[in-house]
Formats: sequence, structure tokens, C-alpha cells
Amino acid sequence: MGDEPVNVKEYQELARQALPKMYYDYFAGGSEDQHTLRQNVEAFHRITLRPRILVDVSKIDMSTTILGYKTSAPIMIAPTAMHKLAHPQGEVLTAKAAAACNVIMALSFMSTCTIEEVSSSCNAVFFFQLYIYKRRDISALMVKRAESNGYKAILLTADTPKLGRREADIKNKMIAPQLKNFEGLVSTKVDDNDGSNLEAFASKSFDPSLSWKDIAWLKSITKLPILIKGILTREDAIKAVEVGVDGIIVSNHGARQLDYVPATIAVLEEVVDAVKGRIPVLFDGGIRRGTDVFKALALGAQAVLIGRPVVYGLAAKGEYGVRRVVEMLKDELELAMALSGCPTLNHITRKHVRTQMDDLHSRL
Ligand SMILES: Cc1cc2nc3c(=O)[nH]c(=O)nc-3n(C[C@H](O)[C@H](O)[C@H](O)COP(=O)(O)O)c2cc1C
Ligand SMILES: CC(C)CC(=O)C(=O)O
Repeated sequence: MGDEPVNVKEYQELARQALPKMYYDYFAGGSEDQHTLRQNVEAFHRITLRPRILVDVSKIDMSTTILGYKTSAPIMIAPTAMHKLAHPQGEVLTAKAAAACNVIMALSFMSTCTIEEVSSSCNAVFFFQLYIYKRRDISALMVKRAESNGYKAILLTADTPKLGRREADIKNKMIAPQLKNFEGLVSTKVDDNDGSNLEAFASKSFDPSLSWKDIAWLKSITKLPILIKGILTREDAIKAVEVGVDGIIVSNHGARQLDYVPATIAVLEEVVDAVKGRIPVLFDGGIRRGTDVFKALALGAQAVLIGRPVVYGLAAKGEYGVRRVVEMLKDELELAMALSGCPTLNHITRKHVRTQMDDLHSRL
């Protein structure tokens, strides 16, 4: 491998070399057998492209809006926890890279830099990801802080009533550091030497009673648009529309929660069909190439979020690494659009991809 990585996979390898095993395993790993972790990536490989030729692609426009906010591409930074475990300056560097690339960043509830440090570091557009603690007052306070610091939307993560069983973290006795956002409010540091301290913290703090009726409570404490993150079925997509949220994110939490759920790309179309255009559908899980972004858009996502690739960029080369990861995915998407005959995002249609289901029908 030359010095300068040319794709996300090479950044992953550099991150592996750069990080202590405990942290690399935490970032890269999934739950239990890691079946879904592999599927999230491999399911993309089973979708092929149907390019159209002889279309003028001398100008490609990847720009779009997400909830009305301009972005240079339909790619967002997913909320991932504890960036200081990847780089000493943490989320502030990720934010600066987002601003440089003109993409939106979702800050994790479990960030290592504070809500204020991140929003004051640069002029990126920020969304805020929310977990609901048993201490609802703490979650409500974080929403208020996000709102008063200019964050534009709340991403309510709904797939984590308990933390998934991540066996590498159990073996490594993964440490839960004290998070500055919660200083004086709750101790996020757990000294339980018997397994994953993160899991111990989550089971002590996360509210497993969270349910659909709490969306009304969340709406009552914020004016910001609310997106539900973690939808995998048409049933829950319909419920999300019914309770009146502003968007949904098809996500299996990067295969870190329930193992043996399908790859997210395999359920995207089901969710899109159920939503019928009433609210935006975003997507995450397994995006490692521009062609993966293209496939998700063809199957109906408005935009995608990228989790691990950003952390790998940060661990390998700090702000520059995050920038390069986002730029590479943007460049790859631009090329995929050109070679498929799609000068704008609106040109990308269902007919530009072929899924295994399409193959099956064509043989009958
Ligand atoms: C290390 C790591 C930490 C994460 N932390 C959070 C989090 O704090 N909140 C959240 O809603 N999702 C979290 N996620 C899930 C991501 O938001 C996203 O759904 C997932 O990473 C997408 O898959 P990808 O990593 O294959 O891109 C995390 C994922 C990873 C890999
Ligand atoms: C600290 C964790 C609860 C963050 C998370 O969502 C994850 O590791 O997947």
C-alpha cells in the first residue's frame, strides 16, 4: 500500500494500525456473531448497476438539501460515540472536516467534546443525536443545549433500549470514559471489571421503557424537527409517519444492536414504499463506496449517513483523514453518476439498479 490511501478500506487498515486494540475493536465491531455486520456490506455487493449511456454528463451536480439545509452531496456524518478514542481532539476535528466538505454532521449524544465545543468550532450544519436516559431531565437538558447552540434537528435513536452484546468489548473490558457533557449530572465512568463497562453504563442509564407515546413528550420539549433512527420494518415506518415525526433513518446501528436483522440496504425499499414520500427517508449501514451511495439513492433514500469510515479517517489522519474519506466517497459517487448517465441526483431512479429480487423475476 502506498502512503496515501485511495479508498475507505485502506483507511480502515490504517486505523487498525493506529489504534489500541480495545478502541479499534469497539469502533469496527458488531454484535454477537457479527452476521449482520458482514451482511451490511455484502448486501451491497449483490446489487448491480444498470447504467444508461450517451447522456451528457459534462456537468454533475451532487448537491441537495436535507430538511431544507444545503449540502454538497447526499452524504452525512452519522452520530458515532467518543471520537477522542480515535483522536485526542475528537469531534471538533470531525466537525471541521464536515465544514470543509460542506456536509452535515450529526453529533452523538455520547460525544467526548461537548455540544458547545463542537458547534462553536466551525460553521458546519449540525444535527444532534439523542438517547433517552432514565433521568429524562438529563436528556431534556441536552436537547435544550443543542437547540440553543444552533443544532438543526434531533435524531432520536430508537434501537437501543439496551446495548447490543458486543463480544470484543466484553473480552477487552471496554472502558466507558467520563463524558464532559454530563459532568456534574451523571457519572458515565463505570468501574466494573467484569466485561464491557460501556454495556454496564448503558444498562444503568438508558431507559428501556421508551415507547411510541414518548414522541409526544419529545415534541413538547423542542421545536426542532425530529427524525427516528433505527427503523427496519414497514410497520414501524408507518407508525413513524402516524406519530408525525419529520423523517426516519433506516438503520441497524451499524450492526451493533440486534444481530441477524437484515442488512439495511435489503429493507430500504420496503420502508420507502410504506412511507410513500410523506417524510424523508435517510439510510445508513455499510456504505463504503460511492456506488453504495448511488444504490441507496436508487432504492429511495434521500441521503445516506456514514459511521465507521469517518472514524477510520479520524483515527488514521485526523481532520485530513475525515475530509479525505468524505471526498473519496463524493468523488466515487460523482463518477458512478457520470458512468450511469445521471447528471443530477434526480436522474437516479429505481431502474438504475438490479437487485436479487429483480433477477428472480426476470427468470420466472
Ligand atoms: C463506533 C460507533 C459508535 C456509534 N455510536 C452511536 C451513537 O452514539 N449513537 C447512535 O445513534 N448511533 C451510533 N452508532 C451507529 C451509527 O450512527 C450508524 O448507524 C452506523 O455506524 C452506520 O453504519 P456504518 O458504520 O457501516 O456506516 C455508532 C456506530 C459506531 C460504529
Ligand atoms: C456509547 C454507546 C452507547 C454508543 C453507541 O451507540 C455504540 O457504541 O453503538
